[in-house]
Amino acid sequence: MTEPEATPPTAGTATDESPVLRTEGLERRFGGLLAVSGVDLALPPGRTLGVIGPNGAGKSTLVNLISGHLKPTAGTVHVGGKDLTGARPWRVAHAGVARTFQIVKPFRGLTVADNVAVAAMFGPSPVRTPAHARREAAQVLERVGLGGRGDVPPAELSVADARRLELAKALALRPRVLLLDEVLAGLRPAEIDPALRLIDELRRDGLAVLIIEHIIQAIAAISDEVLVLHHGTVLTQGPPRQVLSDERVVEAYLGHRYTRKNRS
Ligand SMILES: Nc1ncnc2c1ncn2[C@@H]1O[C@H](COP(=O)(O)OP(=O)(O)OP(=O)(O)O)[C@@H](O)[C@H]1O
Repeated sequence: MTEPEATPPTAGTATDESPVLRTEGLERRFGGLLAVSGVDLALPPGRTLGVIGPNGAGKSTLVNLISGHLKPTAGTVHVGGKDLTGARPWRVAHAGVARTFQIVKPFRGLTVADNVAVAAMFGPSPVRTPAHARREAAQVLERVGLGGRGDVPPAELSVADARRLELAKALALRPRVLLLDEVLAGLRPAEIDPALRLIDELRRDGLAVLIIEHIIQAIAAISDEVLVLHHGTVLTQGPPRQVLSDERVVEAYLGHRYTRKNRS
C-alpha cells in the first residue's frame, strides 16, 4: 500500500495549535430564560472567531460568561488549559483574557493615557511602577492610533476614538485572548477598515480574537470562523462563506435581502 502524500502545513495558520480558549456546554439561565445553552467553542491563538446572531441571541451573555462578569449555570470555561469556570473578572484577566464593552467604560476623571496606564498596572505581569505603566500606555495608544490624544479627558474623544481607548485598555493587559463586543458600533464607514486592519494585525501577532459584530461584511472579512447564536444555542459554526450562505442563518438572522445583495 502506498503512503498518501504528506500535505505541508499552511504557513501562518494556527489550526494545529491547542485552543487558548475553550468552552464546553456553557449555559446561563436568567430565571426561566435560557440566554446561553450548550455552547462549545475552541479558539486557538492567531485565529478570529466572529459571533453573530439576532438581538437577544445571547452574544453579550456569552462574552460575559467567558470574562467572568456572569457566572455560568452549567458548563466550563478553560483558558490556556486552566479551569476558570465562574472565576471573577480579575482572575480571568490575569489568565490573559481582556475584553471591551459594548458601552464604553472609561474612568472619566482620568486622562486617556492614565486610563490605559491603570489597565497596564492591573495586568497579569508582576507589579509595575507608574512610570513603567505610563510608558506602556504610550506604546499601546500609539498602536491603536491615539498617539496624540493621551492628555485629553475621555469625554473629549469622538465615538471612534472612545472605541480605540476601550481597545487600548484591553491591550494594556497584554492578553492572549481578546473579546470584542461590538467595537465597530457607531463608527463611520471610513473608520471601519482601519479598525478591521488593526484587529487583524493583533490576530497575526498571535492573539485569539472573539468578536461580536452586527456588520456582516466586517465579520466575513476578518473571521476565520463564524459562530451563529440563535435563542442562546449555536445554530451553526464554520468558515464565513459557508455560514453566511446557510439557509438557516439567512432565515434566522440575515434575511433574503442580504443574500440577494451579496449575490449581485
Ligand atoms: N442580567 C440579565 N437578566 C435577565 N435577562 C438577561 C440579562 N442579561 C441578558 N438577559 C437576556 O438574555 C437574552 C440574551 O441577551 P444578550 O444581551 O446576551 O443578547 P445579545 O445577542 O447580546 O443581544 P444584542 O445584539 O441586542 O446585544 C436576552 O433575552 C436578554 O433579555
